[in-house]
Amino acid sequence: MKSTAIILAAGSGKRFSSDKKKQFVELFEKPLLYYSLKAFSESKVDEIIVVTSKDDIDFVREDIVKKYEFFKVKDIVSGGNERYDSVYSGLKAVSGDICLIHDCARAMINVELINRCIDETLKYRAVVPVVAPKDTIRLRDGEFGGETIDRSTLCIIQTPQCFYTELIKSAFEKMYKTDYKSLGITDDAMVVEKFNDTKVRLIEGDYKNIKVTTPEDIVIAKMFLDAGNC
Ligand SMILES: Nc1ccn([C@@H]2O[C@H](COP(=O)(O)OP(=O)(O)OP(=O)(O)O)[C@@H](O)[C@H]2O)c(=O)n1
Ligand SMILES: C[C@](O)(CO)[C@H](O)COP(=O)(O)O
Repeated sequence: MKSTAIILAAGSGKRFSSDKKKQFVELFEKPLLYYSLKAFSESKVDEIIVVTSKDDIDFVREDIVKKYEFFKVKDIVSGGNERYDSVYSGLKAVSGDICLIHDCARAMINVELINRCIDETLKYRAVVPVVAPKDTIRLRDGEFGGETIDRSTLCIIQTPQCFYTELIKSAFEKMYKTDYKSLGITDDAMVVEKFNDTKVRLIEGDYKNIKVTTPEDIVIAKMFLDAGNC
């Protein structure tokens, strides 16, 4: 079974609000995107597709992929306005039987989790890594707190999200034939559930696999990367 990873790096990083795009911000003199490419290159994934903004394709090719010799990268394609548009753009370039979709913002991804995602996808066809929330969580109603939710019923969703390619491709094709913009799609599991009526298997994720989203996350990312156990 051939596997293809789509690494998403076409976001605008609004919540990160830095001069440099979040995916290219440097940690230990290497861009954030480098770390996901390194982990996937060292995993059993067969090939990698990078999705980035049209204007950044040359930079990614010359200054990251060629410079660091990420030979598994088969294509660099341009993304879209929303995360799901970027995923769809990447899916068109996928040739593997299994497809892993990963946010490059999750730079602390490790090889063990990537390989386990592939193994579990062979069994369950659709897999996402999750961790349990550590805080008390409430619904809110404007400025007032509503009900506190039983956190044992909740989980925090990570990437890579992994699927049989035919499953995720056909789900996205169906989605684009609907009024998808009103659906509030924030991840790929939602797409296969809604448009292929598939149950997604939840597997154990990794608390270190955080999504660098706001500026303070970069401090945490540096600590994990420095500790060298990602
Ligand atoms: N149109 C988009 C939006 C997001 N992403 C990617 O999807 C991942 C998860 O998105 P997030 O962390 O929310 O990044 P941004 O969309 O860049 O951040 P923000 O929402 O704060 O603008 C990131 O690796 C980002 O580069 C993408 O490829 N294309
Ligand atoms: C896909 C995701 O990483 C799951 O937690 C997340 O939803 C992506 O971030 P966004 O802020 O929703 O774009």
